[in-house]
Amino acid sequence: MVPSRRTWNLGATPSLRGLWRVGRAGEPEPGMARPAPASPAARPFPHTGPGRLRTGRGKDSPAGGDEDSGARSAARPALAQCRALSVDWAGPGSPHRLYLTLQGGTDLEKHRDLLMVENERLRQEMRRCEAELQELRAKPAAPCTGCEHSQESAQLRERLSQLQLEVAENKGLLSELNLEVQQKTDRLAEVELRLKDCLAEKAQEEERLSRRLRDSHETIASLRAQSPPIKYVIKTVEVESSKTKQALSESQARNQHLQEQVAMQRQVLKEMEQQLQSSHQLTAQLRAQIAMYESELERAHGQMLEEMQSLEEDKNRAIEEAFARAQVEMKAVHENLAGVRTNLLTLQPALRTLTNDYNGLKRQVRGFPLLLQEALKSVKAEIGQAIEEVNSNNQELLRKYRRELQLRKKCHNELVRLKGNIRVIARVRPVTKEDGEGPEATNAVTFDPDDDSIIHLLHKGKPVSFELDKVFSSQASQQDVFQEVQALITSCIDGFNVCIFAYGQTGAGKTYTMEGTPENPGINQRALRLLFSEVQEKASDWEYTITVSAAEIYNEVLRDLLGQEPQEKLEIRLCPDGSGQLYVPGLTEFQVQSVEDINKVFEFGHTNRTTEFTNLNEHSSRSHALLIVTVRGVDCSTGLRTTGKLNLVDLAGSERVGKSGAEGSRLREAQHINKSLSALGDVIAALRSRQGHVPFRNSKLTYLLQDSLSGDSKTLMVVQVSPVEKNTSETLYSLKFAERVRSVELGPGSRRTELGSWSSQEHLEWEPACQMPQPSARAHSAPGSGTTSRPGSIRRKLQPSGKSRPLPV
Ligand SMILES: Nc1ncnc2c1ncn2[C@@H]1O[C@H](COP(=O)(O)OP(=O)(O)OP(=O)(O)O)[C@@H](O)[C@H]1O
Repeated sequence: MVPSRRTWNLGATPSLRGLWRVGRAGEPEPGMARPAPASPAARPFPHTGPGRLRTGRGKDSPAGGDEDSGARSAARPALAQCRALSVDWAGPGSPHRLYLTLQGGTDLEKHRDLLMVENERLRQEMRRCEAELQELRAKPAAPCTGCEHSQESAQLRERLSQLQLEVAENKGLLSELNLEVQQKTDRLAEVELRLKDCLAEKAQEEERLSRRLRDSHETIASLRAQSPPIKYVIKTVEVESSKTKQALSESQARNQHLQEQVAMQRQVLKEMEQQLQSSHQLTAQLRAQIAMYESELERAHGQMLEEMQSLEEDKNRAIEEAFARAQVEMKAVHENLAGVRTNLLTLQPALRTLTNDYNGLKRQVRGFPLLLQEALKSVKAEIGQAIEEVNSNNQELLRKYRRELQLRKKCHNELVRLKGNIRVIARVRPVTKEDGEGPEATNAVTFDPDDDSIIHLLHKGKPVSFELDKVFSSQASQQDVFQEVQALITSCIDGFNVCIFAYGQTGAGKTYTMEGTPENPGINQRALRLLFSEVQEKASDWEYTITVSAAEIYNEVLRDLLGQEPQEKLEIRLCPDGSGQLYVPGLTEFQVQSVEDINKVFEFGHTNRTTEFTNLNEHSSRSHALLIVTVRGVDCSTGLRTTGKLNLVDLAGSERVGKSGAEGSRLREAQHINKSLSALGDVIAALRSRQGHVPFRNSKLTYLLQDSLSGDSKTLMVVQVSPVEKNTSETLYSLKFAERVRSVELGPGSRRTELGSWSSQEHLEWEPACQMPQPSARAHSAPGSGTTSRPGSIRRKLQPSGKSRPLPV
């Protein structure tokens, strides 16, 4: 009989992952059989209660006194028991015995139970934490009374959210662990099943083999007792026995294989144990964290409670205070109300009076339009009367004003008359670089410190003194000189004719006095400025028109400096209206409104002159330059018209050129100059002596200025003198001329009349100066000397600078 052979195939080494599966209640899942213990000995650690396990390694293991804490670590010894799972083989020759003990089967179960319990506990804790979190979250935020509270609440909320995050993480970790434990449980169950099968098969095989062995022994014994044929049988049996031995060795090999399998399983179990250990550590950490979170949550909760309590207290306090205040206010209001009531009682009679008043006023208002009309009528009448009175007053004032104006004019005129209609002043220019150096350039002019009308000249070593209306030293400014002539300008606005002459030798400062420099203007500019400002001042009552003309007289030929054809000779004629007035047909007249306009006019005149003469400087020294300003005014209220003429004349150099033996054109120029200056002297003499005939027609200059020199016109002669030694002859001549002009006046008051001496002597002295050169006279000042340096003069304005331009005005 061939024993049946059974192959022990446990398959590949099963993984310990998923060894057992744990249900939610910690019980095996339905349908999954929990591996039963192999024998009572294989269950050394009996259950001490549901979900509780006594820990320890057999009897020697330390008693599991602390079961709660032991519950967590119980899995560790339980797993260690799994190592005892072994398959023993008695060895060849011994009764075939397959001994398999699944020593750790029950321990594993216990361990699994413990893990499940632990899991469940952790889950419950998690749930509790969650519930607490929910509760905290659900709690309404306590009213914040202070910044501190709100900050703490924010911190708590932040901490809570952190805790929630950590709990969520732990949850994830726990579920992972659960999954792992479940997988391990499954696999363990599988291994247990296989082990059981193996053990059962092994037992069967042992049983079968021992039976066969017994049979064989019996057969051998019976055969031994038989005859040789029996020996044959024995041999056969022996042969069979060898076969059985072979089967036995096969069985041993299989047993060996099974042992290897078991060893492998043990290894796997060991790994699993390690994994479980690490899982336990992790779980312990998680638990510690959860405990920490719990404590934090508790603390936060406590803080929140405290805060809420303090807030509650605050609220109660505030309510109490508000209540107290409200009570006080209510009391005050009640008192006020009582006061108002008493007031009302007292006001009632007043109200009655007011009502009566109101009714009375209402009645009055009804009659008000009528009253108003009457009042308006009377007021209108009063206003009309007042206006009439004011008008008459105004008329009276206007009349008085005009009378005053006339009076002022008269006074001014009288003042000018008292000063003399023809006045002579002298101005001494300072010593200039052009005078050179040495004895010839020494100063020969001195002044009287006590009398500003006296001038002393040291001529050829002899002092000579002269008395004029005023003498200006070389220190006198342009403004000082202008102040002396200011009154004449005002006269011009009032309708008087005025002539201002600058007389003197070439280079004595005539042009400087008349025109000055742009920085320091002379009489012309200042006079025009004064005119414009005066006119502006009177603009409310008077309408003024100011026109200018510019002309020159050279060699007794009159030319228009502002005309389109300056070379044209102009004639002086009598007005055809029979008024006896003179006029110059063709003389250009420009209306000007400002000093700038005047400057433009000069510029234009200068251009005309430039194109006409090649040597302008010399020419200008030997010609008379006239600026004629006409001021026409209309009194706006009366229509009264006035016309005043201001003649500003820069005369030609007065030096006696003829004496130095000049010939030709130079002699002709000198003769013309002397003739015209002599004629001027004659006219002034005739005017001062109030002769019946005044020889205006003797020169173009006097003829042109006839209406400005006659009648109640005013004339000012500024005699310019050079202070230096070399010019003393000419200075003496000029000063003599000045003194004589002044002395012939038959003026009012104390003025002397020296008409006789003027006409007889001066004229005689004058004439030879033109016609008979005196050998004694020094020609130290060459004609034209100083013409190259004439800054600030009106003639300088006429210096060549370009071709003719269109009229500026
Ligand atoms: N009061 C003064 N202060 C300073 N410088 C003066 C004064 N008077 C004249 N001068 C200077 O003396 C020089 C001659 O003056 P200006 O040209 O006015 O003489 P003039 O008499 O007009 O000569 P002409 O007959 O050639 O025109 C100029 O350089 C001028 O600046």
